[in-house]
Amino acid sequence: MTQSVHVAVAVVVKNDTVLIAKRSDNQHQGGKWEFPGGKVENGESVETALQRELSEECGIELLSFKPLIKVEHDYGDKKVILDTFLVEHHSGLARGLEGQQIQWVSKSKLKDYTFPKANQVILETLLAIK
Ligand SMILES: Nc1nc2c([nH]c(=O)n2[C@H]2C[C@H](O)[C@@H](COP(=O)(O)OP(=O)(O)OP(=O)(O)O)O2)c(=O)[nH]1
Ligand SMILES: [Mg+2]
Repeated sequence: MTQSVHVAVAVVVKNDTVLIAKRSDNQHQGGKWEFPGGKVENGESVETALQRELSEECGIELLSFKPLIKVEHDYGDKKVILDTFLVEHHSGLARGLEGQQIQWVSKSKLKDYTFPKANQVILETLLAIK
């Protein structure tokens, strides 16, 4: 049995928009849009991983966040646990620091973007709040 990869994922909201980023073609689930985040390292808390990844990938600092949903998904070639947080306050101007495209998209437009399968539940949960 292969172990699941624990991933810290941030749904960063600003007014009615959400921050998304495009995965590069050579990554797992490449070419799809994602919520920024990445793997929790050994000995690291998920909260620390969340803050680190958002700083590394997008150059923003998270000022407040709360758990949104934890999703387990088996892609066949990889099993992931997406530990997803809702980020309502951040500082800094988001940029794609790893060369990735980023976009602020209104919630109603999220359906026009292709996300990895595991994101379906996250998207439904997000659209169900307020
Ligand atoms: N960040 C993120 N990862 C997602 C989402 N949906 C989804 O299935 N994943 C999967 C894809 C990957 O298998 C895994 C995240 O790994 P990653 O490649 O972003 O990890 P990382 O940032 O630490 O990258 P690296 O150091 O391996 O390059 O979770 C999502 O919305 N955001
Ligand atoms: Mg990542």
